Amino acid sequence: MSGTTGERPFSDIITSVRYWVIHSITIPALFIAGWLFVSTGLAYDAFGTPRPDEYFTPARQEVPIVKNRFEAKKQVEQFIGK
Ligand code: HEM
Repeated sequence: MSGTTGERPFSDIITSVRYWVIHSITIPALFIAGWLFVSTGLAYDAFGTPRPDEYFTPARQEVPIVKNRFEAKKQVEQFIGK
């Protein structure tokens, strides 16, 4: 038959009981894992994103915009007070 790769069709998979036995656990688990990743603050540390109270420091009240592309790393280190 044309138009088929021979794999099990998605329509068959997602209407099967076995798929839902597995995925009624794994889909909510992934959702909760994502929620905890953000709510515990781990995401801020993993990606280096400033927390809402970390955009400004007592030493730097301006917006930390990198203006010199060739000295970008040095500027970022100044911004975060390294
Ligand atoms: C830790 C998380 C997960 C595990 C361990 C897992 C495990 C599995 C297993 C064992 C199968 C084969 C099921 C069967 O043949 O009856 C499967 C298929 C599938 N899963 Fe997951 N799953 C996970 C998360 C997810 C999530 C979050 C989604 C999307 C919302 C997803 C979508 C699918 C789809 C579309 C298939 C069919 C794939 C194919 O055979 O072409 N899975 N998964």
